[in-house]
Amino acid sequence: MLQFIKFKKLYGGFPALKIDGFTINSGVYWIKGVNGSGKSTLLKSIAGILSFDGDILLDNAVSIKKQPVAYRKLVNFAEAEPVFPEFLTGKEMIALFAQAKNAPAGQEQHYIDTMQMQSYVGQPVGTYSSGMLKKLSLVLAFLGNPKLILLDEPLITIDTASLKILNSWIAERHLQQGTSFLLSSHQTLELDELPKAGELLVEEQTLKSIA
Ligand SMILES: Nc1ncnc2c1ncn2[C@@H]1O[C@H](COP(=O)(O)OP(=O)(O)OP(=O)(O)O)[C@@H](O)[C@H]1O
Repeated sequence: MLQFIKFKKLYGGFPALKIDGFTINSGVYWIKGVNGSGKSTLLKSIAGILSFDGDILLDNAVSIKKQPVAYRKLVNFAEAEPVFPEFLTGKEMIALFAQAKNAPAGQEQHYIDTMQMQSYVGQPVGTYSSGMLKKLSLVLAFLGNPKLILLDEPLITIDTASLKILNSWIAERHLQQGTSFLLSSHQTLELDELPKAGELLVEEQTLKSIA
């Protein structure tokens, strides 16, 4: 599903991550690693937010470097600590993302309803608590028909009930549409609730599969 070709990310001269020929098959994965190991660097690079040396291919065909627009339509990302323009409402953010990602009309309603965001989604984002912001970022990550959804620390700031709802979204999208997921988390994920979740480890500046 995702292929790294001579991938290397340096911050200034500091080598943060080096992945020389590694393929992640389609599925749901939990990315593990200690603080500073490179989990966010990995996810932001795959999302196309950070520049890096080498290339990343989706489904052996779509290159982040050679087909950046097509690639970005197929890969959605929710940041660990999302920041949005404070004057826009949640609804306006959703409309922007839905248009950019060619989302089917009304797709967002299921997510707004199940996450119980109806009462505040019309309010400016500047009035949101951190948990409300996090939920909005999760809804945005599910818009369109991405092949891959990247969720950086999806569990921080959301309550237990919301976590169960997120797990159900992941299971639903993976089982119904074959969407793959890469999730990073410091907390233990309830892997039993996720379909066939695998584990990847970021260690010693590279990415490894955990059997
Ligand atoms: N903008 C930056 N400039 C310089 N170095 C950076 C930058 N961002 C990250 N790093 C370095 O890259 C390495 C990986 O950082 P990254 O944030 O990807 O780790 P992480 O595994 O997500 O950490 P955490 O679990 O603490 O969130 C660290 O050594 C960090 O100091």
